Amino acid sequence: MERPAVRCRGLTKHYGEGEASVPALQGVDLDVRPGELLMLVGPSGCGKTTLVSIITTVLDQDGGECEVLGHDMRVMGERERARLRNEAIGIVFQSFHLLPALSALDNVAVPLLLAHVPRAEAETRARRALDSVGLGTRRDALPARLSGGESQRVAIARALVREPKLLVCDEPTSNLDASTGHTVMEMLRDVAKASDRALLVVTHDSRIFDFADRIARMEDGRVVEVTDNMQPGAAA
Ligand SMILES: Nc1ncnc2c1ncn2[C@@H]1O[C@H](COP(=O)(O)OP(=O)(O)OP(=O)(O)O)[C@@H](O)[C@H]1O
Repeated sequence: MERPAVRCRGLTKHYGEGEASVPALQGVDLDVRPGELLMLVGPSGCGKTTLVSIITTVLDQDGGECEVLGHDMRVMGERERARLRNEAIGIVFQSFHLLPALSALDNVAVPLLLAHVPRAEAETRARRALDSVGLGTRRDALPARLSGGESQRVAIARALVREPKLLVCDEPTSNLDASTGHTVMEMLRDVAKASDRALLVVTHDSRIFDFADRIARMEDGRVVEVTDNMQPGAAA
């Protein structure tokens, strides 16, 4: 079987020291496979953000194993982790995080410009990414002129512009109405299927559960259940 994009075994993390110590992850086992859309669900405080922060190389683990795209986090230095994060992991946030003074096209081009891709090439690739999320005609619009759904699609194009092998989305639909959320999830699902890209979506939004290939449910710092959706996207 193909190597998982993300492989966690017995992963642990606590915050604070001594009596003030809070156990956030208490032995997480989880695989995210290439080409699948895996949703991570669970009550507030169960450890979803902590887990995703370790997987996206933002936070250090305490113990256990976390392998991302074949890289063992325990043996990577800060510089290597930053490179992995920038080159191979795309991140989409609930609140879009677009730069208000830049057009949709320039927002999408930013990760390439930061990576010293020449401007002409960056614009060509940004245009292609915007086209792929159906926003080719909105490329000159400033974020203030975009709807919530359009803003999230720009944010997704920005996360995809470097063609990451792993895309992590934190509550991507919770600021969107049901039908816009559906459009965004359809797009995300297509993105996973069209490549061997792995998608990890953290969500509380039960309206979108049908888009998952598998759903991992966390409780008290552990993944307690993983369900296979027999008919992914059946509600689409
Ligand atoms: N910086 C921090 N310092 C101390 N405790 C923290 C910190 N961040 C998270 N925690 C605690 O760690 C546990 C897991 O939190 P985490 O944010 O990972 O959960 P979550 O499932 O993402 O919650 P939510 O759905 O509300 O975002 C909680 O008990 C939380 O209070």
